[in-house]
Amino acid sequence: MKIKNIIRWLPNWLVFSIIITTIISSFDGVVLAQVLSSIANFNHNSTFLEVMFYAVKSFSAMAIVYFSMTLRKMLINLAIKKLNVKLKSNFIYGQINTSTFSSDTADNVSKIFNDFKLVETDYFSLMFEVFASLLMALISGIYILSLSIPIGILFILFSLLPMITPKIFGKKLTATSSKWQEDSSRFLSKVTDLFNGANTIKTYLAEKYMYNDTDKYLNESENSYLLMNNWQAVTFFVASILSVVSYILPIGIGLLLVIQRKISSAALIGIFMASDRVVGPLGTVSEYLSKIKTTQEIRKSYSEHMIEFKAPKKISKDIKPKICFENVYFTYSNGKQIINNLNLNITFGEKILITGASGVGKSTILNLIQGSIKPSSGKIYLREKNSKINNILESGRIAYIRQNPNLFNDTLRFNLTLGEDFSTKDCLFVLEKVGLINELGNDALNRYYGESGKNLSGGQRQRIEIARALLFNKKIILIDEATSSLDPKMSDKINKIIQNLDCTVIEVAHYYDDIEFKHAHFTHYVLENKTLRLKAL
Ligand SMILES: Nc1ncnc2c1ncn2[C@@H]1O[C@H](COP(=O)(O)OP(=O)(O)OP(=O)(O)O)[C@@H](O)[C@H]1O
Repeated sequence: MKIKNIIRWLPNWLVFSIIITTIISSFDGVVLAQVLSSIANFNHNSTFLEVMFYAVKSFSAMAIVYFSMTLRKMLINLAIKKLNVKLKSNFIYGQINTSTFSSDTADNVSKIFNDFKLVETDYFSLMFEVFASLLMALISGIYILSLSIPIGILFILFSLLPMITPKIFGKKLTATSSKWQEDSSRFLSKVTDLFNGANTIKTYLAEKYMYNDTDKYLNESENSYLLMNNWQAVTFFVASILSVVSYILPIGIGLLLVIQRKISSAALIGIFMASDRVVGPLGTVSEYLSKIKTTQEIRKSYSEHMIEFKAPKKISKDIKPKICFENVYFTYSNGKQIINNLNLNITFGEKILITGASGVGKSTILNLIQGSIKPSSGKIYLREKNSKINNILESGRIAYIRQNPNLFNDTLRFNLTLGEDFSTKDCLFVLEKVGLINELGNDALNRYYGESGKNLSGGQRQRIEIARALLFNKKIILIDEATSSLDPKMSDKINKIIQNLDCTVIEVAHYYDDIEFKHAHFTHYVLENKTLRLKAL
């Protein structure tokens, strides 16, 4: 997430308006300095008209600056709103497209609300402020130097003086504050211990020793607090003195030049007023840049998870994809190796059963085919006539039926169609195919079955998933133990439906009936020793 990307997300008119209002707002210091320094130009010879003109001119200039500051703030609010919407929607879309189903939903949701707030306050907002501060320093600097180069430089240099205070006292302040934190947490743990052990203390009449000890910790903690506050007071005193020196000295030198008529008193006041609008904003820029840096990790991790929403392309009905594994190796980041050099072609229409011991990696193979995880090396792709599809996940060719399918809190029709335009006849046809019309009735389509389909049985939810895959005419269906919670009769029925589908089916099963799968013309592979071995049925 870089500045150029952020600007790309905003409409041109908004970026342009923010730049213009920021430029006008940056005249804040200059206008105020001009208004106050002009007072020195008045004397007993001045006329009523001149005073009126001064008042109207000053008011108008200040009003324009303040109006532009307000407008700028509102434009930035609008920009932040647009950036938030873009950032969060891209993140949500990216998560849906790239995460595996094992990803932690609660963690992702909390990211949207917490981490993104940090990106908003410590990145988006501060980027605008950095730009404004730099402009203000530049404009005020030019103004000061235009009044008098030597006095201007003198003021700018002297206003750096208070900045040395943190350099002198920084280490001392950090040390005293961490000593206080240490002592107070020791005291806190002592008190917690004391309260937890109240009964033991009373039983053994051990109050005296216990209280003495607690008192000791309390005093230590309060002494550290006192020391820290005193050092802060000393720092404040030194900073204040340096700050007085930083303007009294240049004013003194300036007054000498006024006496020698080398500079007017109005110009001196103007320089004095505007000088803090040069160094102050530069200090702010360095402070903000270090804050912005703290969001670097979050922004980097989100950039990896962000995908801009694009409407998917319609898939032609008569494609016949072939799945190709080419020298595929896969090892999880914790070192667990699942596949060691797999070469396999699955032609369109094949029905495959994969079995193997628990934890051997059957689901991992399905996830690799789906594209939700990528091989550590080698390639998995689809081949269709002369074209090769490397990004299987986004190709829309695959349906994945899981053991615990999730249903949306909407009608059965929505859960089948996911908002696509399918006819009632088509919906009822697929429901009939998976035996749900008998169980749920003809009017089931417009009914709600609760959050995640909680008012349906596990087997019914699985069959809705299968019906959806049929409705969408998916070319490859991955099934992960999906028929495991069906009774043998229903499981047999589903397998027969699957067998006659005009698509490739790859099913992973723990418990399987050899005869049933044989009848359904499945090719049986066993996953063991990190490879898929053909098993004769
Ligand atoms: N994200 C992950 N990170 C690290 N290891 C993982 C991850 N997901 C799965 N594993 C490990 O990889 C191995 C294979 O898991 P997988 O779920 O593919 O096995 P399986 O054969 O489908 O198991 P089962 O039959 O019990 O469902 C297991 O040892 C599992 O602990």
